Amino acid sequence: TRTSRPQRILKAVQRKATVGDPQSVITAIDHFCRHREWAMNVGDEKGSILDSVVNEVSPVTVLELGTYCGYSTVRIARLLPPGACVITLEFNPDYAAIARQVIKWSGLEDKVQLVEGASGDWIPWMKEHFGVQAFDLVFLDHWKERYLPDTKLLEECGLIQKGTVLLADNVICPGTPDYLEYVRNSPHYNSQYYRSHLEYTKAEDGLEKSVFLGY
Ligand SMILES: Cn1ncc2cc([C@H](O)c3cccc(CNC(=O)c4cc(-c5ccc(F)cc5)cc(O)c4O)c3)ccc21
Ligand SMILES: [Mg+2]
Repeated sequence: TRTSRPQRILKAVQRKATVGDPQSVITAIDHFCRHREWAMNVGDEKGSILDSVVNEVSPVTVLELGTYCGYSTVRIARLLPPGACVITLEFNPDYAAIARQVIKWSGLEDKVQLVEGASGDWIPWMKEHFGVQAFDLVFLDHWKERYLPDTKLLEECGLIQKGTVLLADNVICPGTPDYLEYVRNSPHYNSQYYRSHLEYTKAEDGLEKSVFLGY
């Protein structure tokens, strides 16, 4: 097909959503992905759990690993107070280009820093380049085999401190067994599973919330 799926998602946003209205952007993407074409956004059901965790943590600095089309970026950014921001890492330039336009359409560009690059390359530079001390919330939604190595890298770089919350998507489907085993068995994390469904389907999936307890 001529256009890519992310391009068709952006078109659905531009046709159905109101500029400056993040909720209409979220609704437009969910409607398109439920009724036209499935896509790997966190979706409305798991998205509501994401919302409740963001509201509970009321983070000042958020790290999102895996932007894709910016759906969860918009979900997170719309709940942030002035002065708070989400840094989101996307290595795929085509996804990044679409996400920038989705985020702009929602009017949240001032709360979002989209960085084009791979998590493993950028995490060591977060302190120096963005002046981040530590993240209050990390949303993991990139390659599932990168969840564990990137969590360890965040720890090594001192970007996770007492109280930092890790929220991981897809811990059942596609699944992140090594990550789950680590956060559930580590004495340094208090972990909790939020049972839900794979976006726009009846298949089981869920989010794992892990609070760092300090060393
Ligand atoms: C290193 N680095 N740093 C930044 C960064 C960013 C990316 C990209 O954003 C990217 C590209 C491709 C895949 C992903 C991971 N997402 C998934 O694979 C996924 C799958 C499914 C699913 C479930 C059932 C199916 F049947 C098919 C797909 C449901 C979901 O919610 C997903 O998140 C993320 C990649 C590596 C990156
Ligand atoms: Mg996901």
